[in-house]
Amino acid sequence: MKNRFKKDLDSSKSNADEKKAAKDSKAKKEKKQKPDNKKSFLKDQRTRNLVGLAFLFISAILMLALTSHLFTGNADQSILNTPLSEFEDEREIRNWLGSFGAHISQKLVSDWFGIASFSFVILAFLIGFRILFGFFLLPFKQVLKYTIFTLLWLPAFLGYFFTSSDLLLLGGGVGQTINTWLSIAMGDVGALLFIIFTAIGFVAVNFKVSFAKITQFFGSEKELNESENSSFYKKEEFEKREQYLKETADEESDDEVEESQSEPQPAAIEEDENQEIALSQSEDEEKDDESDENAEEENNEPSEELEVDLKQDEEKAESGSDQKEEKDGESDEEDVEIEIEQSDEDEELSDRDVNKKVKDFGEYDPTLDLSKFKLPTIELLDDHGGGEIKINREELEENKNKIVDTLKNYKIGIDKIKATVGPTVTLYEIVPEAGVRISKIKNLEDDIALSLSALGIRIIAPIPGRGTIGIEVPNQDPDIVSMRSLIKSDKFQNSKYALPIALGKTVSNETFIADLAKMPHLLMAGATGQGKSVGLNAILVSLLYRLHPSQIKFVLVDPKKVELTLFNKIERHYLAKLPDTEEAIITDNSQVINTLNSLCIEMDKRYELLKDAMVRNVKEYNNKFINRKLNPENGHKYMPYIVLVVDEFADLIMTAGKEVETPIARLAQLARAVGIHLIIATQRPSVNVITGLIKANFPARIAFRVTSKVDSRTILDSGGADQLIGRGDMLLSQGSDLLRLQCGFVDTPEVEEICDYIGNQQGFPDAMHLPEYSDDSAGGGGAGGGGDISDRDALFEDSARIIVQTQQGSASLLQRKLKIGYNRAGRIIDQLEEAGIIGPFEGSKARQVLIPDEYALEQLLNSESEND
Ligand SMILES: Nc1ncnc2c1ncn2[C@@H]1O[C@H](COP(=O)(O)OP(=O)(O)OP(=O)(O)O)[C@@H](O)[C@H]1O
Repeated sequence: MKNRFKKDLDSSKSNADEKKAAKDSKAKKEKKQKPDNKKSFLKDQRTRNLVGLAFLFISAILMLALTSHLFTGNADQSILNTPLSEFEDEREIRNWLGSFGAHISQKLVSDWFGIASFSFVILAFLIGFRILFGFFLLPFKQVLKYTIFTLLWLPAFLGYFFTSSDLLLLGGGVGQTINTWLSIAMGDVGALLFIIFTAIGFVAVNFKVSFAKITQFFGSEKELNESENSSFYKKEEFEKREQYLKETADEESDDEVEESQSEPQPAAIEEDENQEIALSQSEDEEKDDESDENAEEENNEPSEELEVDLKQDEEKAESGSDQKEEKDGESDEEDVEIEIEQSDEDEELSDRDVNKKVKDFGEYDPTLDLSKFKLPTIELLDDHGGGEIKINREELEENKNKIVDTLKNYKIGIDKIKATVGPTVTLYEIVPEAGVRISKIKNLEDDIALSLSALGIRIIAPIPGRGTIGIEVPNQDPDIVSMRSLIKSDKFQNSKYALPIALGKTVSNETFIADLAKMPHLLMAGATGQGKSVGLNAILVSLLYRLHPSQIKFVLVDPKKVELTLFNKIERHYLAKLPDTEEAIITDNSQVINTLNSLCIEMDKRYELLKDAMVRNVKEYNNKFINRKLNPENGHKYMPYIVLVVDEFADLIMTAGKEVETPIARLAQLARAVGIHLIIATQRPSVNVITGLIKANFPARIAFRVTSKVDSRTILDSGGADQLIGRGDMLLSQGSDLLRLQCGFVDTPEVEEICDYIGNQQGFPDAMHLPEYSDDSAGGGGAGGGGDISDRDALFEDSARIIVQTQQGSASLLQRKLKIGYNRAGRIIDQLEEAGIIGPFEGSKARQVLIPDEYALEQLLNSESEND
């Protein structure tokens, strides 16, 4: 029974609790809405104007009334003090502001604060000014402090000295009262002392006066210290002013923050910090947010009308302002504003300037062997349609509306949208409303892309370093970025990079130039027909437009036999090849292995030279050589950069496997310092082509469009390349961040013309010769160095026995049995081949073992050691 009663009691209690909670939340909601209305009323510009003007008016009225009171106060007082019976008397009031002026100044001056009442004039003026113009003329807190002190102290001070009835009004009623109290409490002298000391105390506390310095001022070193003291006072003043300025700034920024928080359309970039704060807070208050979500949704009325604030670059150029600078316009609170940003066209030099630079080039470098060589002229490149970005407002509006609607469907409010128009895609940068979690948008990536129903949408949430969310939408009418515009750009022409490559234009239509020397190697991948070959040509053309034949050499590998053949014409100028080979462009896979190993030898040789010259890289080496600090008779020579370009790397890996991978990895690991750089392109970005070993050594990667997310991950370690639109649309990854670029377009006839232009000039007698590399088992000079017994691996003999015992010439067998890494096993295999124990590489088949049994092997090893 008791229990039942308790239960009833509990349930009624819980019901009561629920009701109370509901009531509370209702009250809260009402409360929440009320201040909002109040706030918006107070923030309304019209209200502010009205209130501000009212304060200025009060200030002016007071000023007149109080000033007048100083002259007319005593006369008016007698009239005011007589009972208000005779209305006629009112007319005789002499205050400039009549009865109102007389009454108010009588109260303020005579009855209360005396002439200290003028403080109210200043206060009212400062407040009015602040409301109208948005900032305080003087630091308000300080003024308030001084005003309060003045209102109390000045009447006391004046009241003490001016006691005649005529001048009584100077101290006012407050002055009289304070003086009466003080003289009762401590006598007249005590009152005076008190008044003086309160003044000194106030000054000492507020201005941090150093009494020690004041005594010095009156001391024996008076003259000496005079200058110091005066500077001290100046310094104090200076500090004070500085403090004022600081506080003013603080107050202003406080106000700005207040305003920016209440008004929903502040500048995106300036507000980033606030935005971030809001986001992080929203995460903390996750639960609250969720529970209040419905209420908020009601408040967040969807935008009805969206304003397009188109800011063309001409305007920016005229105003000379930074293109990224935000400009705010006043707009209604509910509007989501779209701001279109189109970056300035990169500055281009005139054709004549470009060609003059080219002409001057020959005389610039004293080491040039071909002093008459002229770099290709700009006319050889085509314009491909002008490269002017066309802004289609309708398209922008349409896309913006789609984005806003789509996000609205997922209850994501937007504060601001900014559109940056690029050559092929437009970046819509979104500032979500405070409290929206970025993860929410990120999770909706696919749904948003689907709703926008366009190919090539990429969502970047958040844009690194910006705190905004980017949605890249392809333009309906994309522009071709001509190689001509890139080469002509000031950025390219005046870049200080050792190996500048003009890759294309960014989403904000800026020319993007990279330094291959810093990359230091480049991996390019993309499905067929997406612009890989054009990309390779663009890189080669960039280098041809900047470097003299003595400064750079290309080693071109083209298994497809058609892509790079055009460059045959520049063989004697720019290409490097193995001695005794006919063609400089390598199309045969077995030649590739020799060339790669030859490059390894060249690398080792260059390291030797660097060591000799006591420098760390090719740049320092060449500088030293140019300054004649290195003697050519000791084998020193000017080192041109060597760029190895491999098209269709997948094909190479398929046929030659590890034999290609190992020297490539070795070059990639070590060759940067000696000026050898690799560019590797592949159609098939699968993991057995772009292996971990390759990937680890190619931090810079370019992905054209690929067919699957997996491929994109293989190249870039993240998705995105599958969402590109093709035709030169690419992502560049350098380390962690991804950059979307539109690759420069150079057509085959243009490349042909450039090659003709170069080829028709006087060249070197032959292509540059790479070190000789012999592949035959007689050994000597190989990359592995297996010819020399003392250079052999410690496990060489054990490996030979395993191979002969099992009659299998495979590196993986050695890896397993000897528990060694692939590289070491590969090296041992090379040494075994050179020692004549196993046969040459035969593609996918295991190598043939040339020694039939262990007995024959021991004989071979013994004879070798005897000969050594
Ligand atoms: N940057 C670009 N701007 C405009 N169009 C481009 C660009 N790059 C490529 N294209 C277009 O795409 C076509 C294919 O390009 P490209 O030959 O470079 O593809 P690919 O990836 O090398 O193909 P494959 O692997 O089959 O050789 C070009 O003929 C051209 O029309």
